[in-house]
Amino acid sequence: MARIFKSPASYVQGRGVADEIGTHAQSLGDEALLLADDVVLGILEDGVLASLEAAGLTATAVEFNGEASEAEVDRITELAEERGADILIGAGGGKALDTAKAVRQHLGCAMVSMPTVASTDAPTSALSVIYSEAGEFQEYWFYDDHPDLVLVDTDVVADAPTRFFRSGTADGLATWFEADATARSDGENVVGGTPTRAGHELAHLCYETLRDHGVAAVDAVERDAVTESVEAVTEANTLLSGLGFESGGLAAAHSIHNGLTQLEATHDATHGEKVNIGTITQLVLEGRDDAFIEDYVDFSLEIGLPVTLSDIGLDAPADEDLDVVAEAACADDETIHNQPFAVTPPMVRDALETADELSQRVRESR
Ligand SMILES: NC(=O)c1ccc[n+]([C@@H]2O[C@H](COP(=O)([O-])OP(=O)(O)OC[C@H]3O[C@@H](n4cnc5c(N)ncnc54)[C@H](O)[C@@H]3O)[C@@H](O)[C@H]2O)c1
Ligand SMILES: [Zn+2]
Repeated sequence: MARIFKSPASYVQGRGVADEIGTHAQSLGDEALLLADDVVLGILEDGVLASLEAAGLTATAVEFNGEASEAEVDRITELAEERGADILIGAGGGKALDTAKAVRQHLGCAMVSMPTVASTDAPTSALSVIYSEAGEFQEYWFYDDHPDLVLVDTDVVADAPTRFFRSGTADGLATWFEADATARSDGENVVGGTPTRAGHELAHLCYETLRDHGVAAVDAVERDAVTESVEAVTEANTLLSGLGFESGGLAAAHSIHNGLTQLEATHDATHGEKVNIGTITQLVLEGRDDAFIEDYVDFSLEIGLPVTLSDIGLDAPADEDLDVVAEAACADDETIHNQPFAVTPPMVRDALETADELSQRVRESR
């Protein structure tokens, strides 16, 4: 299998860049459509439309209904066709961006991805996670094309609730362990090849950046402040984690996340929060030494991330519930099979139980 690395064409990050979008998107088309929910439109609609118009583009907005569902994709596609849009700008969290990517695929036009929270590594990827209108995970849709431009305004990211920023850090921390497992097993990455050195090293840089800057960056975002650490972590959560997971590969942590979504009780936990339980469980599965896992749990607690099952809504889960998670995590098409050893549902269930007990002990000993 060939080594493959893919990425968006350009990435722009900094304070106030939302209001400079016209400069960066000018060459992409003439008729821009901004897709965002009511909260996000309230934050940036005026500035973004004014900047696009100042750059000579026609620009309008449409309100996103909040779910990345097929019905919502069809509704926006129809509307975008009526308006003759040739640049689709998705702004918001992972769901708004995933919807914009799907609409763009139907239209075959240019796309700008504008995350307004550093909550996931969705902004740079060429895939959407599609849900039912009721919010249940349905499937992944993969595309040939990445966003043409990813634009992140760090003022906006720092103003958003800190929980999003913490969650993105968890999504980013997982990236290295999963990319490394994929490399060790000579497994397949998310763009249909084996990992390049670039994909692997970007995942590693993501981890190092989050370990070096994560705690002070969260401190800053608690006060809505933008510091160099906030810039570093925003880039890690968004660009490094995005390129690292797609071109480096996913493994157990995200499969365990997908398994956890099977249980209704976890639905209030964010993507990144569930991923963190997946990461600790992956470390247990891999048989990492005690000090290593304890250090990871300790760092998670410093950032303010969940480490136990009850932290993500699973108080004393029944054995059958953990079996459901473990079975789903080990489905044939899951990335858990990128681990460099065969993984079975009983192994995942026992690792989940152990990770929970270990994390409780670390928390109590602090
Ligand atoms: N496609 C991919 O590669 C990929 C990767 C990771 C996660 N995902 C998907 O991303 C989704 C999760 O994304 P999420 O955690 O960002 O949540 P989300 O998209 O479900 O919600 C984000 C929320 O934040 C609000 N918001 C956005 N910007 C804000 C701001 N500046 N201030 C205040 N509120 C703001 C929005 O109104 C919305 O309610 C899941 O569907 C997951 O499957 C996709
Ligand atoms: Zn993720």
